[in-house]
Amino acid sequence: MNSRLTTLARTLKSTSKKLFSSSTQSTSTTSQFPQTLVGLRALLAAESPSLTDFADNLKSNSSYSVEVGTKKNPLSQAQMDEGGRPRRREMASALSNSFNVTEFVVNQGNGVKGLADLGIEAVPQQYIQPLHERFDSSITNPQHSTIPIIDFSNSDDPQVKEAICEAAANWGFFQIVNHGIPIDILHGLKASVHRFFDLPVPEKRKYLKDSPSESVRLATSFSPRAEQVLEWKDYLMMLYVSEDEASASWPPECRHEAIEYMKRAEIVIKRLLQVLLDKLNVKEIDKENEHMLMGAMRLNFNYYPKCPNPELTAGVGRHSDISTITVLLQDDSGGLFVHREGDITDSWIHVPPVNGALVINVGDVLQIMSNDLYKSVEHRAVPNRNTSRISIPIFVNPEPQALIGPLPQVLESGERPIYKQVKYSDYFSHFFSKPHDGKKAIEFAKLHV
Ligand SMILES: O=C(O)CCC(=O)C(=O)O
Ligand SMILES: [Fe+2]
Repeated sequence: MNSRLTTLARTLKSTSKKLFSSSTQSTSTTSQFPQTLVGLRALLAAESPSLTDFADNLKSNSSYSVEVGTKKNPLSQAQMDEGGRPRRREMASALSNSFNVTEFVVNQGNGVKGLADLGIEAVPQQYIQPLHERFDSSITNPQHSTIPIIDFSNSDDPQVKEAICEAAANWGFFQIVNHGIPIDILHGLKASVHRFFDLPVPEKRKYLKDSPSESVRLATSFSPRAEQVLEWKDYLMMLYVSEDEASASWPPECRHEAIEYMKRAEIVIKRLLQVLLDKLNVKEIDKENEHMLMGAMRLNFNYYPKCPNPELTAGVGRHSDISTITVLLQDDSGGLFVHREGDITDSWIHVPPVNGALVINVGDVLQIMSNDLYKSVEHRAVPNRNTSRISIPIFVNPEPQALIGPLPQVLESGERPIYKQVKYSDYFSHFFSKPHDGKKAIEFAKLHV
């Protein structure tokens, strides 16, 4: 039996166990579970008729007697092929109409990858964005404009420094090449992301809610409890406290590669912050500033499975990051778009994958500290129909207790502050308590005069 069938059979078995072990469920729950079984049975039927016997056995051995649960097959003749098996389209809709997607994806830890691995041909309704949130590919890259690409090899050169500050102020996004992190390290890291997500679900499940370490967590979408519509993304979040802590707690499939990368990236991050802060009259980054700028770094592995309806879904919805800066490594599939305000209309600019490059973007914290000189800009990720995509952001965040607000050096010329001082952990909690919504989060720190 191939591994996909094994996964299907396991899913069916665990769903069935839930269904048949409970005799006290409410009517609405009980009528949902048998349909789940029907959806899974439909998938199995196309894969292997013999496995459907297994499904039927489970049903007939139960004392379950709600009408929908005892139906032999809910599909009409027209929905079947010559062999009496459900057509692929009907399987997808059986799945999307009845399957308890949130339970399967979020609570059981199968992730959206688990859903995509079932071979669905249409996204379930939980992933369908309202019209105004769907990505309109007709408004991308007007005049073929693209974000700046900066050679970082000579970052002491005043012209390079100026180009960095200019990009952070005007675009909020740029790419750097020749940053000093060897390409082998980048390739090794990307391979380790696939190694992690390709693990069997029971292995990955260790890092769900009861993760052995507070600093490692596997999750899906953005903030599923706060969201009406789920995002087509799974992610592993790893807090970088120290090399020792990471060595003890990060998953063995990617630990070595991730730590090597973080050590090298830290050098690039410090240099970038020095350049950006110099322009704000902060000539030296002391210990206190370091806590405020980069006291808590988070490395995420984002995994976007291939998606049957990318035009209906969001990999990551419109948002700005709440970091100081973000350093992102993407694979070569493409799918990251940056918002660009135009004189007449706004547009979305694609960030093309450039071999060996790192994408840098300004987060809300740097916008606040610079009192709006630098801009955190909305961006979004669109999943791909034909291939999965990974991206690896480092969110360079202040430490949770840090107070963030416009820097004194920025205000010393008499400039009026646009933001108040807020505790970073409050800002963070506020951001995660709502679905992604463009640049709304920054309002939390705005002074309303
Ligand atoms: O995957 C990407 O390219 C962007 C991801 C992103 O914006 C994020 O994780 O905040
Ligand atoms: Fe982001």
